[in-house]
Amino acid sequence: MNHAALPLPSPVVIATRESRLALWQAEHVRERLRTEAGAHVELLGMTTKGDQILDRALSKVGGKGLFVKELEVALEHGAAHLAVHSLKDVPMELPAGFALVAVLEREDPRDAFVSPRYAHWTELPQGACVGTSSLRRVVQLKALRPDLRIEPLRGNLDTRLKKLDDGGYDAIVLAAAGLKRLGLGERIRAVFGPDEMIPAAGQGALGLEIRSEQAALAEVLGRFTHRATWLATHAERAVSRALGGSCSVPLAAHATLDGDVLNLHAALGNAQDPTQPLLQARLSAPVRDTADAERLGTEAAAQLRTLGGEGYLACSAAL
Ligand SMILES: NCc1[nH]cc(CCC(=O)O)c1CC(=O)O
Repeated sequence: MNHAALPLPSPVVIATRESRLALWQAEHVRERLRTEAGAHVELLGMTTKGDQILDRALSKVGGKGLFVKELEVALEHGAAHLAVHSLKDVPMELPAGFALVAVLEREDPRDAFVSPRYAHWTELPQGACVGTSSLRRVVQLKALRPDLRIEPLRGNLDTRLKKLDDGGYDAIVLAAAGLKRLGLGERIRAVFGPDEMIPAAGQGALGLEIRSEQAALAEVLGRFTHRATWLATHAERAVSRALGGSCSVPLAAHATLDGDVLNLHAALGNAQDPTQPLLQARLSAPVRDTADAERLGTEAAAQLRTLGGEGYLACSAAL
């Protein structure tokens, strides 16, 4: 039965990337729409530029938005009604006419250490090779273990794990959320603590994007929002937005809601020189709504700038 005041499209078409993780996420939303809104849902699988360009770091080819653009085109043309994204990959500013209408409950937001041979990053031998293409992970790994050799690693989760298993790296760093969703949690040897590697804004959360005029869909999907995750991720994304957030800035932002109080931890590294100290800001404030959460994020960004982030950002822009 459909509980919405306005009729939903039938079928509701979800545009999704075709990686196993993207399909898992789209299926998850399909199931919720089916059981909680009585909707008939179909998936439209698509390949994005982000999936095709595997030989270069995303920071060098236009950023994470490459994972969402094709899906937005499908929404624009009416080929699909809804796009399910890893919130981490969603640009801070959506194009006019698009809206982020829901953020679902976050999976484990932490980064995971994955290695066939070593149980923990402290056990890696001097100069060991660790795979990651994320500037955020590079600067934080360098802070933990300046001796490590960090090599680029792109591709979907299965591709990255295969490159590790083929012996290309001693260890790799992946989001725990993706591994857990795909039932690969046993590959996690250790998780990085909140002060060892601060997660990316939105890591572990799913964001649902639609065309703004789809009122019935906005109403139904809005009910899937997990309030604590919504507030936390809006604070995190505000940090990124205020710093001109893109892949070319090694930026971490993680927030948790404790009762009414949002605790936010943000860090900015220097992309040009990963040996420069990480700048960090920690802020807490009671929050009631999205605007409160975003204000906290904007304030954290201002603190990072004052701490010297202006110079770090100038370096990144020259990359
Ligand atoms: N940038 C790719 C990406 N986007 C979302 C996830 C993991 C799942 C999530 O954060 O929700 C990953 C893989 C990774 O970082 O290891």
